[in-house]
Amino acid sequence: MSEDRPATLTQLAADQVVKTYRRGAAPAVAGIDLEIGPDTALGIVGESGSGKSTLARMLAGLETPTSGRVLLDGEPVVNLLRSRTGRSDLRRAVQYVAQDTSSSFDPRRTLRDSVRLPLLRLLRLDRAAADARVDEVLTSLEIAPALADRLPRNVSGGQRQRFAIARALVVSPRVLICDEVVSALDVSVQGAVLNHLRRHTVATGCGLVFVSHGLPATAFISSHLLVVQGGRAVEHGTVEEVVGSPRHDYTRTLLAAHSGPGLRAAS
Ligand SMILES: Nc1ncnc2c1ncn2[C@@H]1O[C@H](COP(=O)(O)OP(=O)(O)OP(=O)(O)O)[C@@H](O)[C@H]1O
Repeated sequence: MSEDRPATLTQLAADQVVKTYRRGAAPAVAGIDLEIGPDTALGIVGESGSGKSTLARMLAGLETPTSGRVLLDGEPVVNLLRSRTGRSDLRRAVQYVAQDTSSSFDPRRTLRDSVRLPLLRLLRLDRAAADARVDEVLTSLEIAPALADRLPRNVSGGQRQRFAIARALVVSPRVLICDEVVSALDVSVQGAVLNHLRRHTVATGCGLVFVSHGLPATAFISSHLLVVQGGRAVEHGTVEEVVGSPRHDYTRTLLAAHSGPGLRAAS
C-alpha cells in the first residue's frame, strides 16, 4: 500500500486480497491493493467476470479473502466479523448496495419499515428519531414519501433501487459500496441516481466504491479509477490520469469502446 497518505485518512483498505472460489481454479481476484479515504470515490471497471463484484463483496465483508486482508481503520475485517459488536461496527461503517434489489427487501414489510430497520437495530434509535432520519434521507434522494408506504413489489425497479440506496445511507456509513446499482436502470433514472450519489458523497465525505461496466457513468461519479482484468489491477489512478493518459492497452480498449460525450472526469 502507498506510504504517502496518513493512515488516519484511510478508512477501508485492501492489502493484496486474493479470492479463489475453487481449488485449482484461476483466482477471481488475484492480489489487489487499494485504499478508500473520506474523499475517495473509487470507480472499479472491467469486463464481465473480471472480479469486480468479488472485490466489492470482500471490501464489504460479505466474502472472505482466500489470502490478503481487508482493513477497516487498520483492523482486519475478519476480526470484526467474529463478534456481534464488530459486525455491527462494520455494518455501520460500510454499506453495500447490490444491483438486484428484487430479493433484498422483505416482501412483507413496507419500504419505510425496511429503510428504518438499520436505524433501530444498528444505531438503536427510538422510533420517532428513526422516522425523522428516514424522512431526511428520502427527501435528499427525492423519493416521494408516499412510495415508502408501499410494499417492495409495488414500486418499479428504479424506485426500489433508490430505496436500497436510502437504506444504505440512512446509517451514515463512512464508505458506501455500490455494485452495478445503475446498470439496470433506464438512462434518465441512471442520471438522477448518479447525481444523488455524487452530491451525497461529496457533501458528507462518505467514501464511495462504485462498480460498473459503464465507463462513462463511472468516470462521472469517481475521483479515482481501478481498471481490473482477470482479477488483477491493470491501472489505478485519478480519473484524469486514467482517462487522460491510459498506460495499459486494456484501458485504451475500454476507453475506445466508450468514447463519446458522456465520458468525462468528475470535477
Ligand atoms: N460464488 C461464486 N462461486 C464460484 N465462482 C464465482 C462465484 N462468484 C463469482 N465467481 C467467478 O469469479 C469470477 C469473477 O466474478 P465476478 O462476479 O467477481 O466478476 P464481475 O467482474 O463482477 O462480473 P460481472 O460484471 O459480470 O458482474 C468469474 O469467473 C465468476 O464466474
